Amino acid sequence: MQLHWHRRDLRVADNRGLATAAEAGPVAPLFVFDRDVLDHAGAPRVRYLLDALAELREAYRERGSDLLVARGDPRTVVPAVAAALDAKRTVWGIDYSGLARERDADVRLALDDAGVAREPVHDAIFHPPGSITTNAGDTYSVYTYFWKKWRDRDKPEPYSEPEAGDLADAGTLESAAERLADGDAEFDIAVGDLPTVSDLGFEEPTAAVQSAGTEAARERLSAFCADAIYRYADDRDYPTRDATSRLSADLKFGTIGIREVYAATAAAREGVGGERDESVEEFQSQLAWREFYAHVLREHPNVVTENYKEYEEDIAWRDDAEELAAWKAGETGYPIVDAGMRQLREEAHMHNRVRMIVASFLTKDLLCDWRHGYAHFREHLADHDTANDNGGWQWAASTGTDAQPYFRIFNPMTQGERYDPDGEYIKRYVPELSDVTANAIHEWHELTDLERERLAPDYPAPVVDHSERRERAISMFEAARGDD
Ligand SMILES: Cc1cc2nc3c(=O)[nH]c(=O)nc-3n(C[C@H](O)[C@H](O)[C@H](O)COP(=O)(O)OP(=O)(O)OC[C@H]3O[C@@H](n4cnc5c(N)ncnc54)[C@H](O)[C@@H]3O)c2cc1C
Repeated sequence: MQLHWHRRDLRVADNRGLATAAEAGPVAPLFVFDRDVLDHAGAPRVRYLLDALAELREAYRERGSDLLVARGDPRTVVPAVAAALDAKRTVWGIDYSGLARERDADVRLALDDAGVAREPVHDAIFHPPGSITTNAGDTYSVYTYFWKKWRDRDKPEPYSEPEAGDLADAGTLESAAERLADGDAEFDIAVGDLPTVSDLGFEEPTAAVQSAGTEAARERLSAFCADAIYRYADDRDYPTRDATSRLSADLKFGTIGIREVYAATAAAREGVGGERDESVEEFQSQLAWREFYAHVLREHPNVVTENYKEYEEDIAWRDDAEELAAWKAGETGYPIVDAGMRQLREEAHMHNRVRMIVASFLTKDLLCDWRHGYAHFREHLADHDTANDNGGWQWAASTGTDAQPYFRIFNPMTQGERYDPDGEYIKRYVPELSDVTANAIHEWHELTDLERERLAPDYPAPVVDHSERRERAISMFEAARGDD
């Protein structure tokens, strides 16, 4: 018997860990609700997770097996389940965050003590940390060089799905769970028994979280590869053009494998040339960003709480509580910022260009520490991923790898005008502005109070003056750099 511990690989297809375990099968699949992980989660992610697990359980049931579901500390659960099943080996896909690595190191020791072999495998990304480095062997801090190496490396094909004969039958799992439950195990375990959102201590999210699981991810992938992938390079920055894949939560939870995604993009590239070919490559380069940030996080786990980039002095963030609250509520009086923050609240998602705008606004206009923004995104995004979220925030805050230079500050009004010229995205999420012309929306900061009151009495005036804050932001960074 082999034990496969599912973590961020909630699928049976193109799952390297599962395929590795199946080579010596039969495989018993396990998922553990770990309180330490849940303590860092938000309701939208819990919703997505439970839906993805329900689909995973179904995939096993269709194959005559099931999913073992435990609630407890994996350091105790994993060795105990391995022992109850008399498993010879436990396999899992590696997670690169510091928290997961500490936990996994303990699990490895506990399995060693129990005499169970273990095999962590690189599954979530193509090229694991340490495999793409500078010529001196260091982790890249500049993306372009990383990308060129990433692009030119061979990409393995998807792994095949386990069949019924590769899996432990449901009865075997049932007896192991009963033995554990009858003993004095310090955790709960049952076959296929998934908790509800409230069982896990969360309220049902108010956001409409997108459908979870492999089937939904595959639908998104095939729809994207049939059309939008060919206009991705031109349209990806425009939030109303529906030109991105929406695969981020699927990739975060691993309901679809990276090899399967890449193979679909490679197929879309076949036989096309020119701009269509370049557009597909532009999309592939976003997949490489994801791996770039995984490398950064693996090498520098402290970026979760610390600036990647060192400044001479601490950055004197302003951190005004009222302004932060206005940003979170989508009530800053900067329409594109407010639309983004409300999209987040309503859909547990935000378009990438708008993420960049709201993150720049928080750090450079409100002069708030990026950690406040990161914490808010972590709670509200369905796709929150430590490496990508942190990478995005530190990029916007000019504290990260390959970050936006501190003096290049987005103007939220011109960003809105350029990427949402008709105000369509803004009006979708800020109904107070639905009767206001696009011109007036993009000039909201220049209107008089009287004009604003007449056009949209329920929408706020700008909380800060962008030009004044821009100067303050530059001075704040220059002081941190120790410039005269
Ligand atoms: C402040 C900020 C916070 C962010 N937080 C997250 C996060 O928590 N989780 C997350 O997955 N992405 C995050 N991103 C990156 C990006 O915004 C999202 O990946 C993207 O909007 C997801 O939509 P999509 O799947 O349609 O993207 P697509 O454009 O279709 O991209 C395909 C995939 O590539 C990856 N990707 C795309 N852009 C980036 C990027 N800049 N960095 C790393 N990977 C990328 C994602 O896995 C994405 O699903 C953040 C960006 C910023 C500026």
